[in-house]
Amino acid sequence: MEIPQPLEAPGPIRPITCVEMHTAGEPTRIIWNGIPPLTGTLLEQRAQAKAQFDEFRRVLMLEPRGHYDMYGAILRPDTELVASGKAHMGVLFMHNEGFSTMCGHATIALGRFLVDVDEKVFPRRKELKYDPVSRTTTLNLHVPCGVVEVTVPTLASGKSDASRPVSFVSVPSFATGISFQIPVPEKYRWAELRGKTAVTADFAYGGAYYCMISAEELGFPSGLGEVKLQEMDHATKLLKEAVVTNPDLKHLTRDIRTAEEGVLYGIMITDARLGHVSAPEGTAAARAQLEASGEETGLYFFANQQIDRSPTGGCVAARVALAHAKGFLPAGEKRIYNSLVTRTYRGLSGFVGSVFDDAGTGGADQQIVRVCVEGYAYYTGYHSFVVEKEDGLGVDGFSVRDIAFVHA
Ligand SMILES: O=C(O)[C@H]1NCC[C@@H]1O
Repeated sequence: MEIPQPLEAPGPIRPITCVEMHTAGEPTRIIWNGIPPLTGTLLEQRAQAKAQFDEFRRVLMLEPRGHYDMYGAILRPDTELVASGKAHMGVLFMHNEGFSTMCGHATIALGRFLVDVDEKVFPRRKELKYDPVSRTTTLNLHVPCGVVEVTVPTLASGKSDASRPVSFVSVPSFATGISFQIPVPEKYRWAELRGKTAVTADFAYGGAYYCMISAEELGFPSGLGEVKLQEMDHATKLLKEAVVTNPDLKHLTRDIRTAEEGVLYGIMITDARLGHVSAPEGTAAARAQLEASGEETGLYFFANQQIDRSPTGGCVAARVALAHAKGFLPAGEKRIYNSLVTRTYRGLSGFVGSVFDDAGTGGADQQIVRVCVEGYAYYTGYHSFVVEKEDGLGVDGFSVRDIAFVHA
């Protein structure tokens, strides 16, 4: 893929060049040049980016160059696992609040992008193996939570094939709390709880920690068929507070293999009743439906109440591990996970999740699996961002939503 020359403008930053894609409606701004040098292991690079260059995240994610729900991936060609040959490329993920440990929708987009670019952007591009039987190319991506194996459908020309799904195999994924009672202290209660003092939710890891709660249990009996976005935003924000401020719930975001503490990435509202709707013939969604045994819909609020347009690939890994642990999804069976966008635009496919392999057990004999997640990503354009020296905003970005709250 040819990437045009960056826009020239003298100012406080070098031009930052990005390729833009969407995966099931969720944007990925792939930043491949112009970010200050980051050194050390991938996690050290992430810590440096957080501590020293957070304004670059704000410039690229927030207004006026981005928006509240923008998502970004910074390519990191030099990491310890790239050096040791375990991965071909590293990446850092970022959003409206900071840097995450895993992102499935961006992984799917990056799969296509990395197959399509040359060695100037992806130094190890030539090492990728093409399999002529499956007509796919595979690559290992070093993400903050580990290594994910990405399989990219590839045309005879060597470029990615947009008509077939990209898939990735997740890091080991597992449930940390099944049908768990979360007490909701008075100061965190939302109107739709209607006097309830606790809710039942599931917790699982798929490269990040997720809380899954049905729309009904959250207080919305009509489910995701009738989305009350503002009210659901408010309810999930308070539920997240109720979880993260409760020291007795720390085990729900603790690794069952290493006991390492993690953070709760977000709340997934689920609606298993909002299942199958026939997709138009010949579409990606219809092809996915031919192979899957069931379908459900979710709405994910993460980071600073950002809304995922995609079905959330990392959370699909967590949801498959959870469904498997509950005995609902046997190995080999595929399930379609929709977002509101894939549910609405029937030409778009949801993500297809299935157990890929058994990765052992942890803690009190809890099952650990790796999950295969399939989805489609498409190019939307490219950007070359500059900051002019006269610009009063400087090297920063804002969210009008946060300004409005400050002045409220
Ligand atoms: O697909 C995913 O995993 C994600 N999409 C945005 C938020 C999550 O990182």
